[in-house]
Amino acid sequence: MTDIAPSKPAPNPSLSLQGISRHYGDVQALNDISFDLAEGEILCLLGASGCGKSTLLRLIAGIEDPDRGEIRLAGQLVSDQSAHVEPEARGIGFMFQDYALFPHLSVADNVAFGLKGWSRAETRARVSEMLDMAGISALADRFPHMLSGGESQRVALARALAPRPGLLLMDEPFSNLDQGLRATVRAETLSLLHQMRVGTIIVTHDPQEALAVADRIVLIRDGRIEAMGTPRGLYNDPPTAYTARFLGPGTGLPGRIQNGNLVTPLGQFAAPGLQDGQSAEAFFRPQALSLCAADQGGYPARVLRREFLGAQDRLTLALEDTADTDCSGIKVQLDLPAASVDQATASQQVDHLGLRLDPAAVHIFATGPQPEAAKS
Ligand SMILES: Nc1ncnc2c1ncn2[C@@H]1O[C@H](COP(=O)(O)OP(=O)(O)OP(=O)(O)O)[C@@H](O)[C@H]1O
Repeated sequence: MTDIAPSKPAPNPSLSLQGISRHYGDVQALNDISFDLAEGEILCLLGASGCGKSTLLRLIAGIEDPDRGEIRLAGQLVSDQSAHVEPEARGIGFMFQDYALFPHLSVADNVAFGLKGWSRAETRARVSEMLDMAGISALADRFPHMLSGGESQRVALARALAPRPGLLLMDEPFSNLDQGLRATVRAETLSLLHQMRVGTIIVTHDPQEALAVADRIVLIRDGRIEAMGTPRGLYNDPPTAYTARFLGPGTGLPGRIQNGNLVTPLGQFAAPGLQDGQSAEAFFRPQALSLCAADQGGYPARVLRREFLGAQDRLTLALEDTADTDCSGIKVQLDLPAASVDQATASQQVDHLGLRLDPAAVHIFATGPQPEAAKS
């Protein structure tokens, strides 16, 4: 792709959702969704299958209307109980999971398709500019069946961006690409989106993808917003246990609050805001643990499984019971840089390793109801 500045600045692409709800029969697909999209921001709508992501895209696009709530584009009300602006009048670009290229049109004609009302000269210039920006000028005369998956994705992106939409909606845009191609196409797509400063909502169920591409993530769970924040913020400081687990691997150690601390087999951790007697868990990622020899004071553990992940080894360990702690069934995961895996830890038979947990990387989540005394 070449770096050519767009000839005209994109219009303000901001989107505002206020209290959006939608049901189908007994299914509450979306419940009270509110967030804004800043100009040029790339936001990932992330969530498990069936959580309501596609429904929200359809409502924003205007293919369906919400039961309650308001949708504004660049400050203009486009959807509420009394207003409905038609999809084609919303100035939104849509990129489908399967790209939906028109098979009987050439690449150039596919890209030109949305340029309704443009003169022939303007259309020709814009198509040429978009093909160039997407790095597909050489494919202009080909038809969709003559394109690879990565090329089809670029054509679909160029077609969606050609009319200078105020907002771009992308439904699982990288899921049809094989693993090798995905990272490259993703990087090229982001570069083009940043260059054009078009606000974009990307739907994905893949946390790694959301962490890699988003300026901000909105995590949806059963039709509600579970969490919203930057990738680093949500990963490093997850507001809920569900968020922590959805975004990456980790272990939750159960315990109970005593004197303001959560007491677990791997130590005590300050638990501000939780009442004594409350059951809670200490959640941590594999990288929060480190290994030491069993006689160096770490918590005793046994290696159960080792997976080679390329840059690191992931060990699964079982905590051992000690004189005063019953750890039956508690397993933890630990990542070691491959280069540091020595003979001892590489052997799956090794018993009696010591585990240390970085207290700064521990997140405390309540796991049960508040104790009775705390409610009154
Ligand atoms: N037209 C419809 N009629 C009935 N139920 C629907 C309809 N569209 C969506 N639903 C239901 O609404 C809920 C949300 O569906 P939606 O397709 O928005 O989820 P999603 O997060 O996009 O899932 P996926 O990642 O699998 O595409 C689901 O329970 C789904 O079965």
